[in-house]
Amino acid sequence: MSAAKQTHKHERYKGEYPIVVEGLTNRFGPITVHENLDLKVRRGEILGVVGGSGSGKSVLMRSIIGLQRPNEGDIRVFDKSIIQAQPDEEIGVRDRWGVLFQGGALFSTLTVGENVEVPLKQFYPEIHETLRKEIARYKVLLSGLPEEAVRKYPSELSGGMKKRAGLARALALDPELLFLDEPTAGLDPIGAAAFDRLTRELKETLGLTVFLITHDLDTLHEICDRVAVIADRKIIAVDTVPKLMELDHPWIQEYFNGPRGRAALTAQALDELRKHMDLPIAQHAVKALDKPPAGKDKA
Ligand SMILES: Nc1ncnc2c1ncn2[C@@H]1O[C@H](COP(=O)(O)OP(=O)(O)OP(=O)(O)O)[C@@H](O)[C@H]1O
Repeated sequence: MSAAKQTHKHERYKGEYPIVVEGLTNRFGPITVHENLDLKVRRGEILGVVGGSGSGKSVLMRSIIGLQRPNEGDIRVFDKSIIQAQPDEEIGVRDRWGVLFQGGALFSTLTVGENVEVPLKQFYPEIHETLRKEIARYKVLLSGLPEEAVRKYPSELSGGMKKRAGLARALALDPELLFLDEPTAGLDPIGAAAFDRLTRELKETLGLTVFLITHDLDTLHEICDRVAVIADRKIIAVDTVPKLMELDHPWIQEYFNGPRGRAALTAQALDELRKHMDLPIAQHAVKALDKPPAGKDKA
């Protein structure tokens, strides 16, 4: 490894916005998915990204990580333009993010440990095999999997374990940015809540900035610092959930204040109140709220 590359590895981004998207337009034939879309992601936040099905959440993520070349606009990650860089050009940012794609995208013929080794081999071919395996093992444990998962194949894992294995691979290179595309989709509520907690803990202990695409209202309420809403081919609002709920855009109202939104809010209120059960008022409120609401639309 060159000295320059080595120095770069230890320099973390200190600016305010590690991701800046300006005037982004993406078209597929006659369909315009994004038009003049702007977004700034703050360093150290978990930014939730929501929008209707087909509104362009995944295309936005793919644009930011350089997998989708937009028709117009600029995207800067760590102040470096992703658009102007050639796909295979070394611009020194591709090893500073980790991505958990929808469904995990693990290599089925490799064990979990070997999956985690893939990016290490790609970006640090000089690392000795013993150390590489040790780093992979550590990332698997960091993702909340048991030791024996290292030697298992993806087909031997439950849905939740696969997500964690995908997360371990996303963390392989000690990234500063973590992209998660629907991480809790397909998990039961307990598994989803555990994955949310893990995301929050990792963000805090590793100082990550997290770009999180989700439909999961519990995730939005529980762990997102801010939420960006895609509608009408743009980001129409970026704010905390309570502030978004005050906006009168029809999609936002339907999403956050509809039955599923209210159920998620009640669940969050209950979690908070249960931390204060020594207070009679909390006991009283929990009793009142802890009834299944009539006609609750189960998320
Ligand atoms: N490579 C492609 N070629 C043609 N159309 C595409 C391509 N990728 C995405 N699209 C279209 O762009 C639109 C946005 O897709 P995208 O996957 O970003 O939506 P999404 O908001 O992530 O949806 P979902 O919540 O259903 O996952 C869709 O209409 C999709 O069909």
